[in-house]
Amino acid sequence: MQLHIQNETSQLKTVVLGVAESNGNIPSLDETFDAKSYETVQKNEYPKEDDLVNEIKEFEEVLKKYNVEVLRPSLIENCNQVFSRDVGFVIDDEYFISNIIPDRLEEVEAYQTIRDQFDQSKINILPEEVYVEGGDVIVHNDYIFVGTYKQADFRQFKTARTNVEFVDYIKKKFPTKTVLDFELKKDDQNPYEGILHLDCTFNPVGKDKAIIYKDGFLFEEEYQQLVDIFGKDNLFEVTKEEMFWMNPNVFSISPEVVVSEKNFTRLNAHLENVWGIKVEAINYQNISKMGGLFRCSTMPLIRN
Ligand SMILES: NC(=[NH2+])NCCC[C@H](N)C(=O)O
Repeated sequence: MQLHIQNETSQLKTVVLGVAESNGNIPSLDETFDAKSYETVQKNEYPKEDDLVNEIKEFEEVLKKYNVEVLRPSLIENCNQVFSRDVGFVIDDEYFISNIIPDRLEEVEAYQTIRDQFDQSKINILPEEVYVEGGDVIVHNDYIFVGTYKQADFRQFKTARTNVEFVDYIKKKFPTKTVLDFELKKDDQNPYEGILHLDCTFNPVGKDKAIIYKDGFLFEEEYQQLVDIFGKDNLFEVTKEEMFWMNPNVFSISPEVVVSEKNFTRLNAHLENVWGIKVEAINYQNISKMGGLFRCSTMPLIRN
């Protein structure tokens, strides 16, 4: 298989979609590792496996309607495998196996049969001091955007997943691309205050547009860089409440088609009526209770 990803929106050909079967027991508060799941467990609202399975099935049906080839990781018993995005990622024709949070390490082996289909010389294993998850890596043609956290208390946050060592690593790997890194606010318990991954606060759509939550960025100057690149009119700014429901985390099948949540009324109306992008709106609210949404549950391998 010839991998090919140069941005977030070009016509999708092949994607890995997460699985919700055998999702494991409801975690205890201590066992959660993102703020959204923490809140879900605390409120006793952890989603039922059947609901998760049905939501992912709805997503799969939309992908198939657009003739996308959908691959699945192999099933590990009692393991949450919904969020494919973070386990590995493609930039151009190279695949990177993430150095993911230890709590999710088990998930990596479930992609072996998929990795076996790649040109093995294109698989990159990262040095052990480099931490990264795919949710923090957004490819935008000549740019690579990276979500990170560089403060001294990095190790105190389970929601700090991508370190400055990755930023340096990826700059060396792609010397002709412009790598921009963005520090994100971290909070392991309050989903209104902390941002798990860059794709929870920013996500390109169409050819030159993006959805963004300004207050997710630790430094306003870094948010401003994105405003300068995209232009104010090409950004849809979401509110804190919309960020909480994960509005930025939609998924593009092409520059013309976005998969979004039925309840994202303001966003969906803007995408369709102002930007002329077709919205495939489905139910995905149960998935959001575990800290991710559409983008997080996919790992695109080939876009035209
Ligand atoms: N790309 C993403 N935002 N992924 C969301 C992953 C959520 C998962 N509960 C975790 O903490 O790892």
